[in-house]
Amino acid sequence: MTADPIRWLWAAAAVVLWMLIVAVVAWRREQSRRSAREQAAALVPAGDANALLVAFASQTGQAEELAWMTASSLSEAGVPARVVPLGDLEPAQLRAAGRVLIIASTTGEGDGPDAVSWFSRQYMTAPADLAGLSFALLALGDRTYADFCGFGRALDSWLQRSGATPLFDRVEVDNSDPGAIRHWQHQLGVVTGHAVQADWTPPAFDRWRLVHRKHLNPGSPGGAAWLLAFEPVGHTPDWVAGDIAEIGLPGAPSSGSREYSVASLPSDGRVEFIVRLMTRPDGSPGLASGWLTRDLALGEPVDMRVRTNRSFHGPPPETPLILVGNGTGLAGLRAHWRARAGAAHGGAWLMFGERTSAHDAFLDAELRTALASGELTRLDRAFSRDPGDGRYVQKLIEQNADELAAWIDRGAVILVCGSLEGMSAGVHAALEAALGAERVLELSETGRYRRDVY
Ligand SMILES: Cc1cc2nc3c(=O)[nH]c(=O)nc-3n(C[C@H](O)[C@H](O)[C@H](O)COP(=O)(O)O)c2cc1C
Repeated sequence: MTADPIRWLWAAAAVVLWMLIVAVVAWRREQSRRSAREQAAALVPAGDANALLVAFASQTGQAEELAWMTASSLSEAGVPARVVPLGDLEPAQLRAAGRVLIIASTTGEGDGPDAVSWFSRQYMTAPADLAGLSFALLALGDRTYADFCGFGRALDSWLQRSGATPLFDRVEVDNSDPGAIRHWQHQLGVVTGHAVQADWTPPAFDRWRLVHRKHLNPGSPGGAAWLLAFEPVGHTPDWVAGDIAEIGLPGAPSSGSREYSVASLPSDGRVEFIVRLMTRPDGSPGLASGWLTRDLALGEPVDMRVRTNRSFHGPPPETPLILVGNGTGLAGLRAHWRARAGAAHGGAWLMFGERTSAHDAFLDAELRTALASGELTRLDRAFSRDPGDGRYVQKLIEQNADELAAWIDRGAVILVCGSLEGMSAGVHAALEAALGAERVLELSETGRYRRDVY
């Protein structure tokens, strides 16, 4: 035999092997999709119109897979859900559902998947009537494309222009980023009131140890809030203001993790965040907050990682920055003003709300120092339970509407951090009153109004 037939044989074998690998990968993917589908189908009575609607728009199957995973973990958490292709729905059906979770990918050059092309052309060219609909949106994309999450963003804008209200800010997933997907699970847990525990993408944790814990509000009428600091053990992590710490709960890996906004910078050499001790209806402490604020001893190791949270990163220092928050939300804002220390910057205005000035002026000395040094250029605080004050943080926006509009005209970016219930809707309404709903929508679309609310 000459060398040529042997080479041909090798080549043919390689092609067969490659085809086998492709077939196995496709088969395994279909299997996992099918098992998620079967799992959900087993949990959701077919056609249950009261079940929470999960709609997807998918080109190559990832959005669909995540829709089934979303539905099955909601069902496991006691919230029945049904999965429907977005392209099979009409606006009237969306409105009738009252609440919808949408998982949508982008394909082509910022386009929607083929299965929604009719939906886009038929309905999305003008606002529909979606008043009363609340929605959550998980947008899949890839930052290597020029129009990142183009379809998800267009869908978000159309839903809001049609009068629908977001349950929380759009979660954007860059190239299947597990951190962003876990953030989606976390937010679902917040809005449904049921922890969405199923571990779709377990994080790879690093080792840290608790080095400091300070009670921020002794005597407060509200729950005790603590500032915690952790030092890395044997690694040098990097992050930027706006990023999130995920901390593994003690016990088996299945016990889950919690997310906290990082309040410090890598130059501090430690991750700091603020935790409020939660109390369950029977008076016992919350699982994670009880452990972090009471049981975890100084020096003890924990599993933690810092993950990027692009949707809450800040603008360059020359851009004026308006920071708005309440309670433990101060943590998510703190790294942003501290990142401006020692630099000439475009201004940083903090508006913060809590209960009483006597007990809840979180980090009071530090805020005064930041103001004196120019890290912060303006500080306004509202204390809702102080006699003679009684304001929530959104009142500060209302009372300073003209100045706020002037900052926005100078190109300011607004970052809001704190509670989803109450604060975030109140701040949103106050911004709309001060700037106009269209302007607020435009700020949100152009990344100049960002929220990290929980
Ligand atoms: C041909 C093609 C074009 C894409 N175009 C974009 C794009 O313009 N913007 C973007 O953010 N992602 C783009 N993506 C990335 C997809 O949105 C991403 O891979 C997503 O996870 C796919 O989800 P799906 O399987 O549900 O369609 C593109 C992917 C492919 C294969």
